[in-house]
Amino acid sequence: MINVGIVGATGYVGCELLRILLNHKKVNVSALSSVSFKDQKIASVYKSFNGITDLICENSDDVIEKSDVIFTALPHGLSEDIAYKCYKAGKILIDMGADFRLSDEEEYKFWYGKSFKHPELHEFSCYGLPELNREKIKSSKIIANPGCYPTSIELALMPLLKNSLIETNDIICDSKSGATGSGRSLTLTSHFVELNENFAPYKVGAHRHTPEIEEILKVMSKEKVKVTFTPHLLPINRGILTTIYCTPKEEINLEKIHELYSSTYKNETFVNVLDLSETACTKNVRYSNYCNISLHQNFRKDKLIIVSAIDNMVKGAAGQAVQNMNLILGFEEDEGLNFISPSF
Ligand SMILES: NC(=O)C1=CN([C@@H]2O[C@H](COP(=O)(O)OP(=O)(O)OC[C@H]3O[C@@H](n4cnc5c(N)ncnc54)[C@H](OP(=O)(O)O)[C@@H]3O)[C@@H](O)[C@H]2O)C=CC1
Ligand SMILES: CC(=O)N[C@@H](CCC(=O)OP(=O)(O)O)C(=O)O
Repeated sequence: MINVGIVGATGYVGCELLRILLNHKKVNVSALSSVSFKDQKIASVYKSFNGITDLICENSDDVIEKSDVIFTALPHGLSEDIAYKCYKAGKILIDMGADFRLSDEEEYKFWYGKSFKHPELHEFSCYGLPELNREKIKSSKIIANPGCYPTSIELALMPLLKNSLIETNDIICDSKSGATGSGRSLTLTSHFVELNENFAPYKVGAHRHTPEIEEILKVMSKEKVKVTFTPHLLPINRGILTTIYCTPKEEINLEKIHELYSSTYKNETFVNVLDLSETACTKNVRYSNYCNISLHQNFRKDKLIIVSAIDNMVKGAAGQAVQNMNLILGFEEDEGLNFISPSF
């Protein structure tokens, strides 16, 4: 049995990872860590684990020592030192934050205000989007799990960009997220009275997921890609819905585009290309690792409109991380991830 541990188990992503990993048949959750809740049972932090696990929050070094695979679910900038210790000990590190997502240190400094602490580790870390990097992930020891918004955008655009079918200088990505996306810490914007019955964009024109999205879209298209990305906060717990507007290089035949998406994703367990009569929505992917994609065009037939939906906590975070772990360990890719979204 492979031992796995979570550093930062008391946050929303850590908690969701624990929920998934406790149901995984081929791994044993060996240790969890927290600073604020050290020495306390995780079941006293999240009561849903009562009667299911007696695991106690330890420190991060305990997690590294007791685990073969370590997940870091920490604020940005705290995972590199842990990655270094894991690397030295020959262990696998899957980081849920942004520490290893950008390859360009100048971009990282600009958006995250920090330099790389261990630049040598960045040389061989791998961006963990299985549908793009499956083979590289299998042989990697440091995984940068993608951001939630980037996952919804990258999967929605991959078939078009890989086949050079759209203009790449002005792609508009309009995303909406549930409130778990901002983590467990209390903030004014996640306060019930501020969030409930409200809907608003934030960080308009300058969200730090923009460089991650542009870097990965460039890998897909092999040319510079410019996106205008605007996130919005929805008064729901889970889910991301992204609507993308792009300009085809040639006249569109939506049926042909649908065939392209269907063939690109035909062997992908976790990407569903919906029929042309359907529209993706958050409800049908909640609690699941699926990304649903629907394809549309405007009435003038000069714009393509792609809609994608994921659960930010699952395909946008913990589920994708477990998918990456499964690939590295040679398990079935969907092991422990066969959740069907509740219909109501
Ligand atoms: N929420 C989401 O939808 C997604 C989040 N992510 C990323 O995953 C990571 C975790 O996010 P999320 O769970 O939402 O965040 P939370 O704020 O809910 O949790 C943060 C975790 O980090 C720990 N922590 C905070 N400060 C420190 C510190 N100085 N030293 C050690 N541990 C610390 C907290 O533990 P404690 O206070 O108990 O010590 C807690 O376990 C972030 O990088 C986030 O950007 C990625 C994709 C989606
Ligand atoms: C609703 C909300 O606040 N969402 C978060 C994104 C959460 C996330 O994915 O964090 P990463 O940066 O690790 O990817 C935000 O906009 O910063």
